[in-house]
Amino acid sequence: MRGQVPQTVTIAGSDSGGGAGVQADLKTFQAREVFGTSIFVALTAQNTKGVQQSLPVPRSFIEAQFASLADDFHIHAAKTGMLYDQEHVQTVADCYQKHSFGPLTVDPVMIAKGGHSLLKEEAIQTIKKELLPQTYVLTPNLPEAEVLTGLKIKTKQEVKKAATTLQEMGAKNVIIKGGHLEGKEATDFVLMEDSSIFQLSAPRIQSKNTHGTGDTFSSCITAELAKKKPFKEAVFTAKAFIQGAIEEQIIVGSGHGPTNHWAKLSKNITVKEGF
Ligand SMILES: Nc1ncnc2c1ncn2[C@@H]1O[C@H](COP(=O)(O)OP(=O)(O)OP(=O)(O)O)[C@@H](O)[C@H]1O
Ligand SMILES: Cc1ncc(COP(=O)(O)O)c(N)n1
Repeated sequence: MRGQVPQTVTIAGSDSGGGAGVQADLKTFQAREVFGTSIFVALTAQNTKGVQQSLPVPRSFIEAQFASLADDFHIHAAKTGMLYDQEHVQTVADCYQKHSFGPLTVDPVMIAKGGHSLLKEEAIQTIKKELLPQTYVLTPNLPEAEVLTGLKIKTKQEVKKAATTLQEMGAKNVIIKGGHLEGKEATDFVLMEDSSIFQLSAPRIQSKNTHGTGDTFSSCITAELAKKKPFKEAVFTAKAFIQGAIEEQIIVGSGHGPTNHWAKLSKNITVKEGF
Protein backbone atom coordinates (compact mmCIF):
# COMPACT_ATOMS: atom_id res chain seq x y z
CA MET A 1 0.00 0.00 0.00
CA ARG A 2 1.17 3.54 -0.73
CA GLY A 3 1.18 6.31 1.85
CA GLN A 4 0.62 9.95 1.02
CA VAL A 5 1.10 10.50 -2.70
CA PRO A 6 1.97 13.81 -4.42
CA GLN A 7 -1.25 15.65 -5.24
CA THR A 8 -1.85 18.09 -8.07
CA VAL A 9 -4.65 20.21 -9.48
CA THR A 10 -5.49 21.37 -12.98
CA ILE A 11 -7.48 24.60 -13.21
CA ALA A 12 -8.76 24.57 -16.78
CA GLY A 13 -11.49 23.79 -19.27
CA SER A 14 -13.16 20.48 -20.03
CA ASP A 15 -12.58 18.91 -23.45
CA SER A 16 -15.47 16.50 -23.96
CA GLY A 17 -13.30 14.76 -26.58
CA GLY A 18 -10.73 13.83 -23.91
CA GLY A 19 -7.58 14.89 -25.80
CA ALA A 20 -6.86 18.31 -24.29
CA GLY A 21 -7.88 20.41 -21.28
CA VAL A 22 -8.62 18.92 -17.88
CA GLN A 23 -8.95 15.41 -19.35
CA ALA A 24 -5.45 15.46 -20.89
CA ASP A 25 -4.05 16.86 -17.66
CA LEU A 26 -5.62 14.14 -15.50
CA LYS A 27 -4.40 11.40 -17.86
CA THR A 28 -0.90 12.85 -17.67
CA PHE A 29 -1.03 13.07 -13.86
CA GLN A 30 -2.12 9.42 -13.75
CA ALA A 31 0.66 8.33 -16.12
CA ARG A 32 3.26 10.19 -14.05
CA GLU A 33 1.93 8.67 -10.82
CA VAL A 34 0.63 11.74 -9.04
CA PHE A 35 -2.92 12.11 -7.76
CA GLY A 36 -4.82 14.55 -9.98
CA THR A 37 -7.67 16.79 -8.91
CA SER A 38 -9.44 19.41 -11.03
CA ILE A 39 -11.10 22.79 -10.94
CA PHE A 40 -13.31 23.37 -13.99
CA VAL A 41 -13.29 26.94 -15.27
CA ALA A 42 -15.16 26.31 -18.52
CA LEU A 43 -16.75 23.50 -20.50
CA THR A 44 -16.39 22.78 -24.18
CA ALA A 45 -18.40 20.59 -26.50
CA GLN A 46 -15.43 19.37 -28.50
CA ASN A 47 -14.12 16.43 -30.52
CA THR A 48 -11.12 15.78 -32.75
CA LYS A 49 -12.76 17.88 -35.50
CA GLY A 50 -12.84 21.03 -33.36
CA VAL A 51 -14.69 22.96 -30.67
CA GLN A 52 -18.43 23.17 -31.33
CA GLN A 53 -19.46 25.18 -28.23
CA SER A 54 -18.01 26.54 -25.00
CA LEU A 55 -19.53 27.72 -21.74
CA PRO A 56 -18.09 29.36 -18.59
CA VAL A 57 -18.53 27.84 -15.14
CA PRO A 58 -20.12 30.32 -12.66
CA ARG A 59 -17.32 32.11 -10.79
CA SER A 60 -18.80 31.30 -7.38
CA PHE A 61 -18.54 27.63 -8.34
CA ILE A 62 -14.85 28.04 -9.17
CA GLU A 63 -14.40 29.46 -5.66
CA ALA A 64 -16.34 26.52 -4.25
CA GLN A 65 -14.05 24.02 -6.03
CA PHE A 66 -10.94 25.79 -4.70
CA ALA A 67 -12.39 25.73 -1.18
CA SER A 68 -13.31 22.03 -1.36
CA LEU A 69 -9.81 21.04 -2.43
CA ALA A 70 -8.09 23.35 0.07
CA ASP A 71 -10.19 21.89 2.87
CA ASP A 72 -9.08 18.31 2.30
CA PHE A 73 -6.02 17.83 0.07
CA HIS A 74 -2.34 18.67 0.23
CA ILE A 75 -1.81 19.99 -3.27
CA HIS A 76 1.89 20.18 -4.11
CA ALA A 77 1.75 21.79 -7.57
CA ALA A 78 -0.88 23.24 -9.89
CA LYS A 79 -1.43 24.30 -13.48
CA THR A 80 -3.83 26.49 -15.38
CA GLY A 81 -5.14 25.99 -18.92
CA MET A 82 -8.23 27.45 -20.60
CA LEU A 83 -9.42 30.37 -18.43
CA TYR A 84 -12.25 31.69 -20.67
CA ASP A 85 -12.42 35.47 -19.97
CA GLN A 86 -11.19 38.38 -17.85
CA GLU A 87 -13.53 37.72 -14.88
CA HIS A 88 -12.58 34.04 -14.75
CA VAL A 89 -8.86 34.85 -14.87
CA GLN A 90 -9.39 37.31 -12.01
CA THR A 91 -11.29 34.71 -9.96
CA VAL A 92 -8.59 32.09 -10.50
CA ALA A 93 -5.84 34.60 -9.61
CA ASP A 94 -7.66 35.66 -6.43
CA CYS A 95 -8.34 32.07 -5.37
CA TYR A 96 -4.75 31.07 -6.05
CA GLN A 97 -3.51 33.82 -3.81
CA LYS A 98 -5.87 32.71 -1.06
CA HIS A 99 -5.18 28.97 -1.20
CA SER A 100 -1.61 27.84 -1.47
CA PHE A 101 -1.35 24.99 -3.98
CA GLY A 102 2.43 25.08 -4.54
CA PRO A 103 4.35 26.13 -7.67
CA LEU A 104 1.98 27.24 -10.41
CA THR A 105 2.50 26.34 -14.08
CA VAL A 106 0.57 28.68 -16.36
CA ASP A 107 -0.17 27.47 -19.89
CA PRO A 108 -1.66 30.64 -21.40
CA VAL A 109 -4.09 28.82 -23.70
CA MET A 110 -5.64 31.26 -26.18
CA ILE A 111 -6.75 29.50 -29.35
CA ALA A 112 -7.45 25.80 -29.96
CA LYS A 113 -5.52 24.14 -32.80
CA GLY A 114 -8.75 24.13 -34.83
CA GLY A 115 -8.98 27.96 -34.52
CA HIS A 116 -11.70 28.31 -31.84
CA SER A 117 -10.97 31.02 -29.26
CA LEU A 118 -10.57 29.68 -25.71
CA LEU A 119 -9.76 33.06 -24.09
CA LYS A 120 -11.44 36.43 -24.70
CA GLU A 121 -8.94 39.06 -25.82
CA GLU A 122 -9.48 41.46 -22.90
CA ALA A 123 -8.40 38.70 -20.49
CA ILE A 124 -4.78 38.99 -21.67
CA GLN A 125 -4.17 42.12 -19.57
CA THR A 126 -5.53 40.33 -16.49
CA ILE A 127 -3.27 37.34 -17.10
CA LYS A 128 -0.29 39.71 -17.29
CA LYS A 129 -1.25 41.74 -14.23
CA GLU A 130 -2.75 39.14 -11.90
CA LEU A 131 -1.45 35.72 -12.91
CA LEU A 132 2.13 36.19 -14.14
CA PRO A 133 3.36 37.51 -10.75
CA GLN A 134 2.15 34.21 -9.21
CA THR A 135 3.64 32.05 -11.96
CA TYR A 136 6.49 29.62 -11.33
CA VAL A 137 6.58 28.29 -14.92
CA LEU A 138 5.02 30.00 -17.93
CA THR A 139 4.65 27.84 -21.06
CA PRO A 140 3.46 29.93 -24.03
CA ASN A 141 3.77 28.71 -27.59
CA LEU A 142 5.30 31.24 -29.99
CA PRO A 143 2.06 33.03 -30.98
CA GLU A 144 1.03 33.27 -27.28
CA ALA A 145 4.45 34.69 -26.37
CA GLU A 146 3.99 37.32 -29.11
CA VAL A 147 0.56 38.31 -27.77
CA LEU A 148 1.75 38.51 -24.15
CA THR A 149 4.85 40.58 -24.96
CA GLY A 150 3.65 42.55 -27.98
CA LEU A 151 6.92 41.51 -29.68
CA LYS A 152 7.39 39.84 -33.06
CA ILE A 153 9.36 36.62 -32.63
CA LYS A 154 11.25 35.34 -35.65
CA THR A 155 14.90 35.03 -34.72
CA LYS A 156 16.59 33.29 -31.78
CA GLN A 157 17.54 36.65 -30.29
CA GLU A 158 13.85 37.65 -30.42
CA VAL A 159 12.86 34.44 -28.59
CA LYS A 160 15.37 35.28 -25.87
CA LYS A 161 14.13 38.87 -25.64
CA ALA A 162 10.50 37.68 -25.35
CA ALA A 163 11.41 35.20 -22.59
CA THR A 164 13.28 37.91 -20.68
CA THR A 165 10.30 40.26 -21.05
CA LEU A 166 7.94 37.59 -19.68
CA GLN A 167 10.29 37.05 -16.75
CA GLU A 168 10.26 40.79 -16.06
CA MET A 169 6.44 40.58 -15.96
CA GLY A 170 6.72 38.15 -13.05
CA ALA A 171 7.02 34.56 -14.35
CA LYS A 172 9.99 32.94 -12.60
CA ASN A 173 10.78 30.43 -15.36
CA VAL A 174 9.73 30.74 -19.00
CA ILE A 175 9.46 28.03 -21.65
CA ILE A 176 8.70 29.22 -25.17
CA LYS A 177 7.50 26.16 -27.10
CA GLY A 178 8.53 25.75 -30.69
CA GLY A 179 5.88 23.22 -31.75
CA HIS A 180 4.43 25.77 -34.19
CA LEU A 181 7.72 26.35 -36.03
CA GLU A 182 8.84 24.38 -39.05
CA GLY A 183 12.02 22.34 -39.48
CA LYS A 184 13.36 18.91 -38.64
CA GLU A 185 13.34 19.44 -34.90
CA ALA A 186 10.77 20.61 -32.34
CA THR A 187 12.81 22.87 -30.08
CA ASP A 188 11.68 24.58 -26.88
CA PHE A 189 13.56 27.51 -25.36
CA VAL A 190 13.89 27.67 -21.57
CA LEU A 191 14.88 30.67 -19.46
CA MET A 192 15.41 29.76 -15.83
CA GLU A 193 14.97 31.78 -12.67
CA ASP A 194 18.74 32.21 -12.31
CA SER A 195 18.91 33.62 -15.90
CA SER A 196 20.55 30.52 -17.36
CA ILE A 197 19.14 29.28 -20.64
CA PHE A 198 18.89 25.96 -22.40
CA GLN A 199 17.09 24.43 -25.33
CA LEU A 200 15.39 21.05 -25.61
CA SER A 201 15.08 19.46 -29.01
CA ALA A 202 13.53 16.33 -30.43
CA PRO A 203 12.81 15.15 -33.97
CA ARG A 204 9.63 16.76 -35.30
CA ILE A 205 7.07 14.06 -35.95
CA GLN A 206 4.81 14.40 -38.98
CA SER A 207 1.45 13.63 -37.42
CA LYS A 208 -2.02 15.14 -37.39
CA ASN A 209 -2.61 13.67 -33.94
CA THR A 210 -1.23 16.53 -31.87
CA HIS A 211 -4.39 17.66 -30.11
CA GLY A 212 -3.53 18.66 -26.53
CA THR A 213 0.28 18.63 -26.87
CA GLY A 214 0.61 21.86 -24.88
CA ASP A 215 -1.63 20.65 -22.05
CA THR A 216 0.14 17.32 -21.85
CA PHE A 217 3.56 18.99 -21.74
CA SER A 218 2.62 21.51 -19.02
CA SER A 219 0.74 18.98 -16.87
CA CYS A 220 3.75 16.68 -16.99
CA ILE A 221 5.94 19.53 -15.68
CA THR A 222 3.35 20.05 -12.92
CA ALA A 223 3.40 16.35 -12.00
CA GLU A 224 7.19 16.33 -11.73
CA LEU A 225 7.22 19.50 -9.63
CA ALA A 226 4.66 17.88 -7.29
CA LYS A 227 7.20 15.06 -6.84
CA LYS A 228 9.74 17.75 -5.88
CA LYS A 229 11.89 17.12 -8.95
CA PRO A 230 14.22 20.02 -9.82
CA PHE A 231 12.81 22.36 -12.46
CA LYS A 232 15.28 21.40 -15.19
CA GLU A 233 14.66 17.68 -14.70
CA ALA A 234 10.89 18.29 -14.73
CA VAL A 235 11.12 20.06 -18.10
CA PHE A 236 13.31 17.31 -19.57
CA THR A 237 10.86 14.62 -18.42
CA ALA A 238 7.94 16.59 -19.90
CA LYS A 239 9.70 16.86 -23.26
CA ALA A 240 10.44 13.11 -23.24
CA PHE A 241 6.82 12.42 -22.24
CA ILE A 242 5.22 14.52 -24.99
CA GLN A 243 7.65 13.16 -27.57
CA GLY A 244 6.71 9.57 -26.63
CA ALA A 245 3.03 10.50 -26.62
CA ILE A 246 3.27 11.83 -30.21
CA GLU A 247 5.65 9.07 -31.44
CA GLU A 248 3.52 6.13 -30.23
CA GLN A 249 0.38 7.20 -32.06
CA ILE A 250 -3.11 6.03 -31.22
CA ILE A 251 -6.03 6.51 -33.59
CA VAL A 252 -9.08 8.14 -32.00
CA GLY A 253 -11.64 10.18 -33.94
CA SER A 254 -11.41 11.37 -37.54
CA GLY A 255 -9.81 14.80 -37.10
CA HIS A 256 -6.78 15.95 -35.09
CA GLY A 257 -6.56 13.06 -32.66
CA PRO A 258 -5.17 13.04 -29.12
CA THR A 259 -1.67 12.05 -28.08
CA ASN A 260 -0.99 8.74 -26.33
CA HIS A 261 -0.78 9.20 -22.58
CA TRP A 262 0.18 5.52 -22.11
CA ALA A 263 3.38 5.91 -24.13
CA LYS A 264 6.86 5.48 -22.65
CA LEU A 265 9.19 8.45 -22.29
CA SER A 266 11.05 8.98 -25.57
CA LYS A 267 14.83 8.72 -25.57
CA ASN A 268 15.18 11.08 -28.56
CA ILE A 269 15.68 14.28 -26.56
CA THR A 270 18.77 16.47 -26.67
CA VAL A 271 19.58 19.33 -24.31
CA LYS A 272 21.72 22.23 -25.45
CA GLU A 273 22.95 24.62 -22.78
CA GLY A 274 22.96 28.30 -23.63
CA PHE A 275 22.07 29.67 -26.97
N1 LIG B 1 5.02 17.54 -34.37
C1 LIG B 1 5.72 17.55 -33.25
N2 LIG B 1 6.77 16.72 -33.07
C2 LIG B 1 7.48 16.72 -31.92
N3 LIG B 1 7.22 17.54 -30.89
C3 LIG B 1 6.18 18.39 -31.00
C4 LIG B 1 5.38 18.46 -32.17
N4 LIG B 1 4.41 19.40 -31.99
C5 LIG B 1 4.60 19.90 -30.77
N5 LIG B 1 5.68 19.32 -30.17
C6 LIG B 1 6.17 19.57 -28.82
O1 LIG B 1 5.04 19.50 -27.95
C7 LIG B 1 5.17 20.42 -26.87
C8 LIG B 1 3.97 21.37 -26.89
O2 LIG B 1 4.23 22.36 -27.85
P1 LIG B 1 3.16 23.09 -28.78
O3 LIG B 1 3.90 24.18 -29.48
O4 LIG B 1 2.44 22.07 -29.60
O5 LIG B 1 2.21 23.67 -27.67
P2 LIG B 1 0.82 24.34 -27.84
O6 LIG B 1 0.71 25.03 -29.14
O7 LIG B 1 0.59 25.15 -26.62
O8 LIG B 1 -0.13 23.10 -27.83
P3 LIG B 1 -1.72 23.13 -27.79
O9 LIG B 1 -2.11 23.76 -29.10
O10 LIG B 1 -2.09 21.70 -27.66
O11 LIG B 1 -2.15 23.96 -26.60
C9 LIG B 1 6.51 21.11 -27.09
O12 LIG B 1 7.52 20.43 -26.37
C10 LIG B 1 6.72 20.97 -28.61
O13 LIG B 1 8.08 21.07 -28.97
C1 LIG C 1 -10.53 22.71 -22.99
C2 LIG C 1 -9.37 22.90 -23.88
N1 LIG C 1 -8.20 23.31 -23.37
C3 LIG C 1 -7.12 23.48 -24.18
C4 LIG C 1 -7.19 23.21 -25.53
C5 LIG C 1 -5.98 23.45 -26.42
O1 LIG C 1 -5.58 22.30 -27.10
P1 LIG C 1 -5.32 22.29 -28.69
O2 LIG C 1 -4.63 23.59 -29.04
O3 LIG C 1 -4.48 21.11 -28.96
O4 LIG C 1 -6.69 22.25 -29.36
C6 LIG C 1 -8.45 22.78 -26.03
N2 LIG C 1 -8.63 22.51 -27.34
N3 LIG C 1 -9.51 22.64 -25.19
